[in-house]
Amino acid sequence: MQSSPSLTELAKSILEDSQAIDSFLSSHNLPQPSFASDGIKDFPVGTEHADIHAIRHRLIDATRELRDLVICPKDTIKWMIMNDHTLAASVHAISHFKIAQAVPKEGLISFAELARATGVAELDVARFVRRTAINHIFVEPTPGHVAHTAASALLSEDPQMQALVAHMSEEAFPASARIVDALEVSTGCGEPRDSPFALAFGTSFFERKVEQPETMHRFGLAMSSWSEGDGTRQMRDCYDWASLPGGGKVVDIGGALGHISLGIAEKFEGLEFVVEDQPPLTEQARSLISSYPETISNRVKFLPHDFFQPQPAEARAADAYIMRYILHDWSDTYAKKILNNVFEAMKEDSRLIIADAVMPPAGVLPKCQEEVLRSFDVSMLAQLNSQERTLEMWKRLIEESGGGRWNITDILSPPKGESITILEVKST
Ligand SMILES: C[S@@+](CC[C@H](N)C(=O)[O-])C[C@H]1O[C@@H](n2cnc3c(N)ncnc32)[C@H](O)[C@@H]1O
Repeated sequence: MQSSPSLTELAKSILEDSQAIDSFLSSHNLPQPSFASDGIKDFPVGTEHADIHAIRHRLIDATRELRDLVICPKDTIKWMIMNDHTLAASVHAISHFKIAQAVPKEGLISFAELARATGVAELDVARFVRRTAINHIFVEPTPGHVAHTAASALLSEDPQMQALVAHMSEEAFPASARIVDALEVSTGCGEPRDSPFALAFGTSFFERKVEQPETMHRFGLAMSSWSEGDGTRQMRDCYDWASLPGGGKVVDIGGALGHISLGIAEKFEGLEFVVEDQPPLTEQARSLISSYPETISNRVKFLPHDFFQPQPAEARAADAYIMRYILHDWSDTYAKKILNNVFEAMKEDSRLIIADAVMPPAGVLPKCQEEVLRSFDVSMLAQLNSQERTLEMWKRLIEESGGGRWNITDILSPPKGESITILEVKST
C-alpha cells in the first residue's frame, strides 16, 4: 500500500524549498518568477546549478502532490477529464485566431474590442480567455477587460512558441484524439500510414509536411523552440567536439534548419557541417545559415537529402554524424533503414552521435520531468506510430542495424532539466 506524506509535511518541504530558491535568486541578483506581463519567461538559473534545479523539481512535484491529495481522487479524475481537453481546445482557438497578438503589450482591451480585432464572437473570445486565464495565460483585471500575463505576452511575441503551440494544437491534438481508433485497426504495427495522425489527416506525418510545406516550416520552427538555449548548449557543451580532427566534417542528419550545427559551429571553429533535411526546408535553412556571421555560415552547408536513400558523396566518410530527435520518429523497421544508410557511409573511425530520449524506469526522475518524457512517448504514437526507447531498446536497435560492428561507446546523461541523452556510437 502506498503511503503519502501528510499535508503539513509536504507544506513544510514546500516552504523550505521555496526559501532556498528565493534566497538563491536574491543572492545572485536574479529576478523572481512573476505572472506580470514583463515577468521572466524562463527559470533564470543555468543548468550548471544542478542543485537548484533539483530543488526546483522537488518543489514542483511536492506542490502537485499536495494539490492532488487535497483534491482527492474523485475530483482529480472529474477535473482532469474536463479541464485538460478544454484548456487544450481554448489554447488552440487562441493560437488559431491570434488572440494573444491582438491584446496590447501594455494596458487593457475589452472583450468587445478583442472580438472585433480577431473576428471571433465576443462570447467565444471571452470564454477562451477566461478559461486560459485560470492557467495564468491572460488576466482580467477589471470585468470584461483583458491584459497580458508573462505567458500570454510570450504567445503574442515569440514566433517559436507560436509555431510550437500551433503545431501541437493543429496536428498533435487531433492525432491524439484518434489513438484508440488507430489501435482498433492495428496495434503495434509501427507503420506511419496506419498512425492515428494518418486517420486524422488522411496522410502520414512527414508526407503531410512535404505536401503542405507551410506545416513543415512551422514544425521546423517549433522544433527549434525545443533546441534553442539549453538544447543547443547541451549539444555544444556535453560532447567532446574538440576530440574530432581539425577541419573535421560533421553531418547533421535531419538537422531541420541547422540550429544545432550552427550552435556547435559557433564554438568549434575548426569544424565543418553539412545539414541534411527534406527539400522544402532548403530556402528557410539557407536563409537562417546566411544570417550568421561569415566565419560560421561559410562552414555550415544545407543539403537536401532523403535519409531513406544512401548518403550522397559530400556526406560520406565524415568524422561525425549527428541524429538529434530523428530515430524516435520511426519504429524499428524504419529506424533500421535510416541507420543502415548512415553506417554504410561511415568510415572506420567515424562516430554517430544520437541525441534522443532514453526512457528511464518509472519513478527514477522527478515526476515533472518524467511526465514530459511519458507525454513525448504518447505523442510519438499519436503523430508517427513510433515510440521513445529505453537504453535496452537503443542497444538492440544499434546492434541489429550495425550487424554487431557498431555499438554504444558512451552515454552522456542529460543535465538536470533536459529530456535528451547523448549516445555515442563507434565501431568496436
Ligand atoms: C523531430 S525533427 C528533428 C530536427 C532536428 N534534428 C532537431 O533536433 O531539432 C525530425 C526532422 O527529420 C526530418 N525528416 C523527416 N523525414 C525525413 C527524410 N525522409 N529525410 C530527411 N529528413 C527527414 C524532418 O524534416 C525534421 O526536420
